[in-house]
Amino acid sequence: MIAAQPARSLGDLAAAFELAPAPGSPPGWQAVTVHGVRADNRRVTPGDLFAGHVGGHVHGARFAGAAVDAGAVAVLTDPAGLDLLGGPEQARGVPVLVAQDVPAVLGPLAAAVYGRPAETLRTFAVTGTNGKTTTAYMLEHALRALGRTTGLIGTVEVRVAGRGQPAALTTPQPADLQALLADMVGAGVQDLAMEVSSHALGLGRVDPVVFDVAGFTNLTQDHLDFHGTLEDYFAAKASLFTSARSRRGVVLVDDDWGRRLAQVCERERPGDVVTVSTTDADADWRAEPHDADWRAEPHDTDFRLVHRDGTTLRTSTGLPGRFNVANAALAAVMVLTSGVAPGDLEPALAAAGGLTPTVPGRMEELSTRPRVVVDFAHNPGALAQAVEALRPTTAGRLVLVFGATGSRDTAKRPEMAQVAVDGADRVIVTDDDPHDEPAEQIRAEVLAAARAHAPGADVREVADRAEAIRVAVLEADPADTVLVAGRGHETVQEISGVDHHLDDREEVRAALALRGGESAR
Ligand SMILES: CC(=O)N[C@H]1[C@@H](OP(=O)(O)OP(=O)(O)OC[C@H]2O[C@@H](n3ccc(=O)[nH]c3=O)[C@H](O)[C@@H]2O)O[C@H](CO)[C@@H](O)[C@@H]1O[C@H](C)C(=O)N[C@@H](C)C(=O)N[C@H](CCC(=O)O)C(=O)O
Ligand SMILES: Nc1ncnc2c1ncn2[C@@H]1O[C@H](COP(=O)(O)OP(=O)(O)OP(=O)(O)O)[C@@H](O)[C@H]1O
Repeated sequence: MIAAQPARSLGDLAAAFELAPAPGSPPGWQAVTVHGVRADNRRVTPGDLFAGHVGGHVHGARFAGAAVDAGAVAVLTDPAGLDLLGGPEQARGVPVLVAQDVPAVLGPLAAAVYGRPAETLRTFAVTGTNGKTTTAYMLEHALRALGRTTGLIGTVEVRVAGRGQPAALTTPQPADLQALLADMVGAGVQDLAMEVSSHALGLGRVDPVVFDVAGFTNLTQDHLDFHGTLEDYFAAKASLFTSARSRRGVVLVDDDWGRRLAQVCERERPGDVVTVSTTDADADWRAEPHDADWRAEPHDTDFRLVHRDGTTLRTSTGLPGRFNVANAALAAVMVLTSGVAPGDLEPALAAAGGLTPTVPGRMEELSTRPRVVVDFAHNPGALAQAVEALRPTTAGRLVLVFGATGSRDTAKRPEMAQVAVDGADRVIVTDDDPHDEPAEQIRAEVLAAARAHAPGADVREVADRAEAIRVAVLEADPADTVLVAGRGHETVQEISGVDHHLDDREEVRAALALRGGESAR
């Protein structure tokens, strides 16, 4: 880890964040300096402050001893954590500081320790139910095309100046985020494109970062197990567009929630937020097909962005579906909103082949005859878009392999089932990540909803996902499209707490090999 600024003394931190030393802290504790902050003992390196706070499963203070063994030089906890520690010996004699609400103080404290790294980066944040990952990749692609050194944070991976590693969460925990941003600054990153999930916004994970440009994709039903209602879910997303969290905003107003967000922003901070749309002629920026109409081609949609004042930028995306034009338009307008001139962005994108980054597991085409596509669609909105994107360019049947996740947001199951039978010619219902719920129960719910909605539909159950993929690929005619939806880039299927290796793309390739590998990409 490369710190962007010198380490901070505990005395300074205690004064700045109103932290009280626990009874029994060693004399001279104020002079102890910390080089980093971690809230997970497994991520502690020597010189860190370990923050042990309450969690959904366990109190982090239980891991204070292990954190000190790993090199932590101080512990931050709350009164409940202090009780758990019982005495200074549990913290192996290092200073213990107490805050009433550790999660509330963690981001700002970590930012201070790492030298407020976000302030030396140009920062772009994307939120919305669907399209965050794709838009963040498009942003990174555009920024690189402009010659910038970039960082990327999201569901699939974290990339620091081109070096990637798998991500644990879509949006990292507060201390991990600040450490990562400091790492990026140390590696010469200039621009950051990151996904900000609604969980992260609800839990204040990105605070105190004020993003230079925030972008909104769309909102459809998801994560209601966490947010309770769509209103609360919307409120969490909308908080990214307050001045506490972003300087400028770009809102895609193709759906009602986007239009509502734009209205709120216009009322609360007029002039700071611009709108973009592929459908609404009144948006500040309109994405229009380059030809008379949107072409239903499998590859490369040319489009132009036209501002109300007539300014025009022509570009393209090779990712299929109108929704990817929307993602590309959002990414391009976010870059323009950061201060890049259209006359600079247009040639840079043209030289980079348009807004066509490789996005792992997002509409990823693995063969052409039959066309087999792996996509991450795992909620009704995304599934509808993915099916709709492939339909016009499928000469034969559209075959859909999908399942629903267990243990969370069960209300989306019947909706996904309806989308499936409405949009596909053949549906194979299989397992997704059952988590702690019996897999057969999840499949039964999906199947019942599908059959109730469309009694005559071609709907089948194949429990094992690898087998379902094999069946779909082997039965497909060359003119068919097989869409394997729900897991995208994921390589681990969790069943009752046990992780099993399962990569849809590997299974598709294995099935294609059984066909003789024709047209595999
Ligand atoms: C709701 C939520 O955000 N949960 C996260 C939270 O879990 P938790 O509160 O249950 O933590 P806990 O296990 O009780 O542990 C308490 C504390 O002890 C620490 N600990 C725990 C165990 C240990 O051995 N050592 C240790 O130090 C933990 O780091 C934590 O600070 O802290 C954990 C450690 O960082 C995270 O792994 C966990 O994310 C879980 C896996 C999760 O599923 N999160 C999802 C809901 C999430 O955040 N998803 C969004 C994207 C959603 C989407 O758009 O699809 C995301 O941004 O990723
Ligand atoms: N703008 C969009 N509108 C609707 N659906 C989309 C859009 N962009 C992508 N999708 C669909 O949503 C799926 C997830 O896309 P992506 O990974 O880019 O979004 P995400 O917001 O990062 O999702 P998640 O938070 O679940 O990781 C894609 O596989 C695609 O099916």
